[in-house]
Amino acid sequence: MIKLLRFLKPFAWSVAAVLVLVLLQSLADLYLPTLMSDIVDIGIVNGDNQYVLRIGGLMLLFAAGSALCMITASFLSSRVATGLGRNLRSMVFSRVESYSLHEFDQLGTASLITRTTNDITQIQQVLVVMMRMMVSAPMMSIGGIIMAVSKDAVLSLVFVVVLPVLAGTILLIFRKGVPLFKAMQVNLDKLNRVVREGLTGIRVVRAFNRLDHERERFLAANSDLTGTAIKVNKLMAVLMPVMMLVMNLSTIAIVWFGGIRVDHGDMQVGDMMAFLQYAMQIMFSLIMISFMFIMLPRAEASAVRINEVLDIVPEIKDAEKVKHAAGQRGFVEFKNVTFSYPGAEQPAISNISFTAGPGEVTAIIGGTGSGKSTLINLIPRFYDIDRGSILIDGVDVREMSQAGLRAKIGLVPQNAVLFTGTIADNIRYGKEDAADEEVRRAAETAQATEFITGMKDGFDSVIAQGGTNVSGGQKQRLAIARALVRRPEIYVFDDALSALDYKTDARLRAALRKETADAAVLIVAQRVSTVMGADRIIVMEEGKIAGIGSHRELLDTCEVYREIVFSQLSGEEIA
Ligand SMILES: Nc1ncnc2c1ncn2[C@@H]1O[C@H](COP(=O)(O)OP(=O)(O)OP(=O)(O)O)[C@@H](O)[C@H]1O
Repeated sequence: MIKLLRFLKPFAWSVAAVLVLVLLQSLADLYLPTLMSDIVDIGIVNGDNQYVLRIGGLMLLFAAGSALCMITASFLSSRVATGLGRNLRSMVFSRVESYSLHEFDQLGTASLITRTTNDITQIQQVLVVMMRMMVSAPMMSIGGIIMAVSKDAVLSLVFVVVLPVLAGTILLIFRKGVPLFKAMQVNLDKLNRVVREGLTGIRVVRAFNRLDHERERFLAANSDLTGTAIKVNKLMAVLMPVMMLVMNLSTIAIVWFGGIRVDHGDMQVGDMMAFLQYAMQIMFSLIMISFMFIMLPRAEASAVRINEVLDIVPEIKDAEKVKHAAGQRGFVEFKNVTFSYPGAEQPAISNISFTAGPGEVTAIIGGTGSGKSTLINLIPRFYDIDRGSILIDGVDVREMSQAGLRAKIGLVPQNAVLFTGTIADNIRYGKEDAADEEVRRAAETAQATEFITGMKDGFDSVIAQGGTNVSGGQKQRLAIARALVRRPEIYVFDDALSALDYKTDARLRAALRKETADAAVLIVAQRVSTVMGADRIIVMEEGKIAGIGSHRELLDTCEVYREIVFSQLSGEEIA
């Protein structure tokens, strides 16, 4: 939590103002009982109405001042906390954006969402209370004790019994509460994960009649969270009555012993009344401290989770001195590249070497899990390789800026992801300032115009969240148009034509040839018909290159390729 407070720097003046205002409010509140005791002991006892009115007026003035300080402090503290929440959210968001895919997997999407929303709200809430209590609670309790002792030192002995009881209760609750609050955040993460999976996978859940299973998973996660929340609330339920009991018993003790002292003439009635008020102020501030202790562990648990996100230093960073490719365009070279996923025993790909140039189509084919997507994902530097080097236009990708590198690439991922917005918005995602004509041309090449114009609002038709209102093949074509519109140097299609029928696939590849005359095209595919016409085909097997060459060459030299071809094509098609 302390670590997060460094982000309060931009609000230093407001925080200082809150602390000063709370200090003034506490001083005014501490002075009020003394004024009241003066009214009783001097004004009422001597029948001096003038004095009662004068001091009464003074009391009103102090009370009004105290209220004004409180309102302003509340306003400022809320503004600071909300501002800090806003800043933290954007810091967490931009840090997560800079994560490599490995770091993303490390924390998980559900947890990252809870951390960005719920955890930061916890911090926000506790900050509002903390800013006001930090000064007022110690001030009121210590100041209250001093004032009470100054009224009657002997009667203050009551505190020797009361305060340790209160402090003990608070400590006990603190020790029991901390683990529970931590558990609650973890339970919340789990619940979010289950809800997210259940909702995003709703089609699969229904198709496999797994609604009951999902419901059970949800109920289990929900009751875990409820169970912990009930335990926490039980603890809180004990706290309040115990505090009230101690307070009421103290009031009885003060009135009892104070009455005896007044009877013996050792104390004045007004002083006893003031003493009683000070005792209340002390105990109330202790209750406030205990509330702070209750909120702190919860905020602490949240702070740890937020710091975890902020402390992860992305593995993939730009080099201090970035290099720019001079003169070349559309060259990709893999030199003895070996890469293993973090924690994996075997490399996902090893010793991969090939070169692709502008105007050439390089196809990558191979069995599932043979490393095709892994190879492709290394080009935009989603992961850093273990050995070897990947050169784009003659420069190692690790020496380029990530933004510069990715600006050269038009990626169409395996699962086409669309964003909420219109079709035109989604295509423009590839190039923000693309003119209408460019958008239309990209859609034309991607063979998407027909279905787009068939829609009610054409290019302005709205894509639902997650692209659920378009078919798989339409989604893929929009993802292709998005890559085409930026006219990159390197096109990377990761199994991106799989949802298209043979005819559309062929038409699209023919249209692509014209558009990509000065760019390198890398296509991962499962279908031989998609790769046959490529200038170069790379055959992958268990992370290694089993063969490389044209369709004809590979038919003669590569057994793995022959197997794939014979499993898919008839004799005539092969020739
Ligand atoms: N994020 C990841 N973390 C750990 N291992 C991974 C990860 N992604 C893939 N792998 C592993 O790396 C190997 C290669 O996977 P890859 O996705 O590159 O295969 P692929 O040839 O593209 O398969 P497919 O055709 O089924 O998409 C597989 O053994 C897979 O289990």
